[in-house]
Amino acid sequence: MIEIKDQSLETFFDELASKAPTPGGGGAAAVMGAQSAALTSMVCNLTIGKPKYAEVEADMQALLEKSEALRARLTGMIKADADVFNRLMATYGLPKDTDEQKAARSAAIQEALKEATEVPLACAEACREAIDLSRIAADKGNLGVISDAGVAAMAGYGALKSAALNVYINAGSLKDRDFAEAKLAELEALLQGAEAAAEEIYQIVKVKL
Ligand SMILES: Nc1nc(=O)c2c([nH]1)NC[C@@H]1CN(c3ccc(C(=O)N[C@@H](CCC(=O)O)C(=O)O)cc3)C=[N+]21
Repeated sequence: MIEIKDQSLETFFDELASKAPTPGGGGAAAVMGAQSAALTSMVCNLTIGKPKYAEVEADMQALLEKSEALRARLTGMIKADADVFNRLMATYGLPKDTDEQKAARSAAIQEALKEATEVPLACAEACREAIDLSRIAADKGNLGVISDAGVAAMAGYGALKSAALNVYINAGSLKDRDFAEAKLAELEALLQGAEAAAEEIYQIVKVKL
């Protein structure tokens, strides 16, 4: 089977729209985040090597390295999310005829829910980084493509909030409340200041247009 990341966009959207459990909102968040990182890379690639931007050359090189590593991380999360969510769906299908089976099924669901919480949380962390990287592109990038730095910020913010919703929905079903609360606290730290950062980057870009 072709990995999601290697499918055409049309196939991906068809499957996203379908009743199939994956790809779902978790994978869509990772795609949005990867787009953010890719757009930051694009601004770097269109700034590096231009005499007019020689002053920011080293900064753009360093940024490109980070945004490309981040893009790879987020691209990997598209499949990672499908994998954990498929595993979660499979646990709901486990037999529940006997008390023993019920206990085993519940334990398997809870274990899968933890993973289905951790993957979008890792995605949220990467998305927060994507927003922060887009700011450097907005500050220093080629003015001819500066709007793309703003799109990177908006995609990163949409991705972050989307990943957060996937954390919330799964954490809400966790019986291990200590685990859930710890993950939710990590998420809140990532969300802290993100909206203001995204809006600031939007304004940084807008005044340059
Ligand atoms: N890390 C993570 N990633 C997600 O993508 C994610 C998530 N967590 N948490 C919950 C939401 C919700 N979501 C669903 C998508 C499709 C069905 C779906 O198609 N259900 C079919 C069942 C299909 C089947 O059993 O094969 C149905 O109910 O009829 C259900 C749920 C994904 N989410």
